[in-house]
Amino acid sequence: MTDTEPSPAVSETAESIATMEIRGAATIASAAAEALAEQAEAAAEADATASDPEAFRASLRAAARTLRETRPTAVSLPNALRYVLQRMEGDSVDRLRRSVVDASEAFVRQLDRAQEDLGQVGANRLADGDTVMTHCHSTDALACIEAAVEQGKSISAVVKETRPRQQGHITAEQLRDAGVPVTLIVDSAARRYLDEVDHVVVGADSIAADGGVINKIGTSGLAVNARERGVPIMTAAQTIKLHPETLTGHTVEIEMRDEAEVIDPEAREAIGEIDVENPAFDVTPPRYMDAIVTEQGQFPPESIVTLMRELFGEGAAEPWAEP
Ligand SMILES: O=P(O)(O)OC[C@H]1O[C@H](OP(=O)(O)O)[C@H](O)[C@@H]1O
Repeated sequence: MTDTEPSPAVSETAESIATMEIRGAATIASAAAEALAEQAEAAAEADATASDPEAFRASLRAAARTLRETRPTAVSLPNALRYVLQRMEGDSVDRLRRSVVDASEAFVRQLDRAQEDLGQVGANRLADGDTVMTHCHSTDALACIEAAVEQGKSISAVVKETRPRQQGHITAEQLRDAGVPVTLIVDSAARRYLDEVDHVVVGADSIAADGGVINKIGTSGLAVNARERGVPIMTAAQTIKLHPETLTGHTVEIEMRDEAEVIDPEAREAIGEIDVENPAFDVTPPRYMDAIVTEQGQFPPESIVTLMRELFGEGAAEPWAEP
C-alpha cells in the first residue's frame, strides 16, 4: 500500500458495491463508513503513512474517492463519506485514526437508530389488516412493515419481483421471516393487484430538493398507477438519502447498468442488431408521492427541502477532493 493507495479492505468493499454484492442505499452507506475505518487502521500501520499525518489524511481521501466512484445514484454513499471525513481531526496519526474509527462507528449507530425511528413513523400509517405492495428491496421500507407487525397489526404483502435483478425475492423472504403472508408477482401485474392493496411502500436511493424520489426503476410507473387507483404510496427514506447537491440545481445521475442484466448475451446475439438499455433507477415526481417517511417524522414531498436545508444547508462539501 503506497500513501494514496486504498487498503485491500477498501478495494474489496468498492468491488462488492460495484458488483452489487453489497447493495441497498443504507447498506452501501454503512459498508463505506466501515471501509474508511479499516483504511484508517491500515494507514496507521503502513510505512508511508504511520508517522505522517498529511499522508494519512491523503490516504483517507483517496480511499473515499475509490468508494465514491462505485455507483453514482444513492447519495447515502457520499453522505456517509462526508460524515466520516468531516470528523477526521487531530495532529497525530493516532488521533486521526481514532477520530475516523469513532466517526465511522457513530455513523453506523445513527443509521441503525434512524431506521428504527422511521420504522415507527411508517408503521403508524399502516392499519391492522392492511395489504401493502412493495418494489425492490429496501431496508427502510421493510422497517415500516416490520414495525407495524411488532405493533400487533396483521399485515400481508404483494411483492413485485423487480426486474432485472429480482431484489423482490429478498423482500419476499424477509417478509415471510417476519410472519407476513407474501404474494410474489411479476412487475407487469402490479396494476391489476393494486385493487387489492391498501398501501404502497417503497424505499429511496436519493431524494431531490423538489421532493422527487429517485428509486429503483419502475417506482414512478407504480406511483402513477397507485394514484390512479387511489392507493396511497409512501417512501421510507432516512435523511442520509437527502441529496444536498440538488439544493443548488444539480440533477441526480441515474446509473446505467450492464445490458447482460436484461438479456442473456446469447439470446441477444440470436435476435440480431438491437439496442439494450438498463437504467437502474427512475424519478417519481413529488405530486405522485403521498409522504416521505424519515426518522424525523413524515413530510409531504414538496416540504422536504426545508429539512434538507436544515441538515445540509452548507451545501455539498467534497472532503475527499485533493486540497
Ligand atoms: O437503503 P435501503 O432502504 O435499504 O434501500 C434503498 C434502495 O436501494 C436499492 O437500490 P439497489 O438495489 O442498491 O440498486 C433500491 O432502489 C432500494 O429502494
